[in-house]
Amino acid sequence: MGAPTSRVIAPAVAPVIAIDGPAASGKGTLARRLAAHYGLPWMDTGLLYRAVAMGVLTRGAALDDEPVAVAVARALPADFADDPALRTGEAGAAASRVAALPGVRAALLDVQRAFAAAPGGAVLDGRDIGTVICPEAPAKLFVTASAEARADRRYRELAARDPAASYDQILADIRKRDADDAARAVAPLVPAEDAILLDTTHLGVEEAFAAARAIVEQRLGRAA
Ligand SMILES: Nc1ncnc2c1ncn2[C@@H]1O[C@H](COP(=O)(O)OP(=O)(O)O)[C@@H](O)[C@H]1O
Ligand SMILES: Nc1ccn([C@@H]2O[C@H](COP(=O)(O)OP(=O)(O)O)[C@@H](O)[C@H]2O)c(=O)n1
Repeated sequence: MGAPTSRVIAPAVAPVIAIDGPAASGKGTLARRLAAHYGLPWMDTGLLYRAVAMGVLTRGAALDDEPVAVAVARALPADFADDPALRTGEAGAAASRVAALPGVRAALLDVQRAFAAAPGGAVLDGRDIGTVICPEAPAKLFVTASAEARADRRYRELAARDPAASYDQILADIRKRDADDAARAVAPLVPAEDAILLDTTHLGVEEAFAAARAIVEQRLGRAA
């Protein structure tokens, strides 16, 4: 037997790692790092909603046009995540609008559940992974940070590509999106009862990753 190239999680339960939290809290960064560390596939579910929103806008429809949004959600191309336009602040705000439509959430359910059902386990990050998509996931993290810390992180990220990026605008957008995501009737942003809260306000990326690993290993068993 060769040496393993990634850590193996004790396979008592399917090692699904569910990561939820508000905008720019560091969910994706942790999800990507955890997936690489444990050799699991990762799905950034926010990209699904971003792709639906951009598809609706491309068709010239309104973001609350549910029949169009559902049709787009059902026909996402396999390479939908490759579009760099999905990573903009506008796409995030637009995603939050289509994400409030129950038909869109229903249309995106199967692709997320199928991903989570990979026999070796999976990492998914979003808003409703621990509550709706994978309520049985053995490891659930709810990643938070202050709105100011999150705006500062997103500002640094966006300013590298867009010199016109404004911290104040990003902070306002983040606050609005948090409020809208938490207040919506369907799959609101709320920690699952059995999620462990990880506040990264005062943690760097490496510290947050170490804390997340400790939570996962407590829930799933020590990494080999
Ligand atoms: N603990 C942290 N400390 C500082 N910056 C971070 C931390 N975690 C993530 N970041 C940075 O903040 C930005 C948003 O992180 P990301 O993982 O994309 O958040 P989310 O997926 O929750 O929107 C990225 O530029 C990322 O590199
Ligand atoms: N599982 C998910 C993921 C995203 N979303 C929605 O999609 C928007 C964009 O999500 P995202 O995860 O890409 O956003 P960031 O946290 O990266 O800014 C969110 O504001 C939510 O409204 C959702 O409703 N459910």
